[in-house]
Amino acid sequence: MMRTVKYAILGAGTSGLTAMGVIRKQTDDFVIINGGALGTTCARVGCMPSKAMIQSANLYHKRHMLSEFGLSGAEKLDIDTQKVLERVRRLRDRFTKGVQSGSTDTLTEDQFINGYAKFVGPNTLEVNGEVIQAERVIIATGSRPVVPEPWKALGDKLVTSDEIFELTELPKRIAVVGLGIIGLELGQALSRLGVEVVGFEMLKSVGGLSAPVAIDKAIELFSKDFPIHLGAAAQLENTDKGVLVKLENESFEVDMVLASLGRRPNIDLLQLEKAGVVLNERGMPSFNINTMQIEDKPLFIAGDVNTYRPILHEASHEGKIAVLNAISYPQVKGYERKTPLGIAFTDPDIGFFGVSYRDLDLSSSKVVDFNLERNNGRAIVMAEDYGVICLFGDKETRRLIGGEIVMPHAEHFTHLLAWAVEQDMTLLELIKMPFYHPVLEEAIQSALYKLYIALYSEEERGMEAELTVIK
Ligand SMILES: Cc1cc2nc3c(=O)[nH]c(=O)nc-3n(C[C@H](O)[C@H](O)[C@H](O)COP(=O)(O)OP(=O)(O)OC[C@H]3O[C@@H](n4cnc5c(N)ncnc54)[C@H](O)[C@@H]3O)c2cc1C
Ligand SMILES: NC(=O)c1ccc[n+]([C@@H]2O[C@H](COP(=O)([O-])OP(=O)(O)OC[C@H]3O[C@@H](n4cnc5c(N)ncnc54)[C@H](O)[C@@H]3O)[C@@H](O)[C@H]2O)c1
Repeated sequence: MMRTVKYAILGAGTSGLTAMGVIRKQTDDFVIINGGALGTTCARVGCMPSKAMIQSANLYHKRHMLSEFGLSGAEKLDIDTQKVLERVRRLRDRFTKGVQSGSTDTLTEDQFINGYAKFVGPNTLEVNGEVIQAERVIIATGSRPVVPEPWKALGDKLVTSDEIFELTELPKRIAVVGLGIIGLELGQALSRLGVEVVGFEMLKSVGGLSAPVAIDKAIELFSKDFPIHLGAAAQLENTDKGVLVKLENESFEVDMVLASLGRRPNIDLLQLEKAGVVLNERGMPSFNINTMQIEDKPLFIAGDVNTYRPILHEASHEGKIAVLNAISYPQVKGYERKTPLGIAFTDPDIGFFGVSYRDLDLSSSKVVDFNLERNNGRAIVMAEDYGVICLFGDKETRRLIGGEIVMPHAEHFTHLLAWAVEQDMTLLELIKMPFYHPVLEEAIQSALYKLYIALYSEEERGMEAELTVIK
């Protein structure tokens, strides 16, 4: 028996649910198909449990600075990591229930199918043996952690972000292999929760940073939490006692490995070629980042599965673009993308906005950096005067175009700066903004001022230029 629907959404994660929320206001003629657990990657095994773990870890870590403030007794503070992990799961359950109760829980049996969908022909899907003919399909199947095949033999001595929040007890020693955002966030949190952590990253950078000054500062600061080995891919060997992590000339014995090597899109099992789609050598279809449309087909691809910007607010934004175009198909509109914005919830935070250093055209841009050490009154008072702000400006337009920041509370400043880029603000406009005293924003002000000096000639600057005359 074949079912026919107008819309099929593959994946009930952030992107798919965003799309479904729009479709169901218009019609009942849709189906959403989700393989695996419900509740979204973000709430279940991603953003939210990781932030809950980080919160406990950082609170406990603060004990090391209390004596600086005249507070004694911190050495008596203890941590019950089992309770920490219970709280992580309690919050996770709360968030996933919240997601489900407003979405998949409210669907009829016809509208929701639990299973992994694949294409068996153009506009034709198969799930759990059922064939569904769908006029328009939104692919929002997310991504999964990369685990090299041989590493799977390590069994429960190897975890990814999918399993780590399920642990009821933390290991004594853990190797974190891959120090992108996940490895850095979780490696630091585990270390602060009392686990002996050793980190490995095959690049000469961490946390996805590309500005040399920011990379150096990040390595300097994060190495205070745990040893970091850069520049070589780690190899693993199963032993009776645990796992041996091997570099060329060194090896490290640990009880467990956190594989944070990146995520691969859940596209390989979809058999997209059967829908008539041409796949490139990486198995990816060609799609338009402003319409989310695959080729000129009634197929739209949104969220982590397209690998373009694998973060939550972009998954949601792409879900909106995809659904509007799925509805209006064959007419589709191109929608503006947001200014890039990324944050790693480490201590200090890492923030990215606008163009990254690796994509910067150095011949048409100016790059400045501002070091936080002893340079911002409020940061000194808070004993948080560490980090660096790297800003990039366009020589011709004198606009702020991007930056990479490593500093406490950068999650907030990165937003402000991303908004300034989104508004096409020039450095002159930016330095005219009000800045309170004493606040950490004054460090941003200092960095902006440096970029202003770099972009404007001496004749163009001066007190009068920095004020606005009433017309
Ligand atoms: C540890 C971690 C921390 C993170 N922290 C942050 C953060 O702090 N901030 C941030 O912005 N982002 C963060 N992210 C990224 C964020 O979680 C993702 O960008 C976002 O969840 C992607 O949403 P999505 O809808 O694309 O995919 P998902 O939410 O993964 O949804 C995809 C769904 O499709 C299902 N599926 C897969 N294949 C099929 C199929 N064939 N048929 C049907 N269904 C299928 C999957 O099982 C899943 O349920 C984090 C990710 C991780 C792993
Ligand atoms: N705060 C946030 O917004 C947040 C937090 C976590 C995850 N995420 C999202 O999840 C995505 C995936 O994160 P991720 O950290 O897993 O991926 P990633 O691609 O950012 O980092 C993986 C790192 O592993 C390294 N690596 C790969 N193989 C290795 C090996 N054998 N030995 C040593 N190093 C190796 C890579 O060089 C890379 O730096 C991110 O791109 C991000 O979009 C976001």
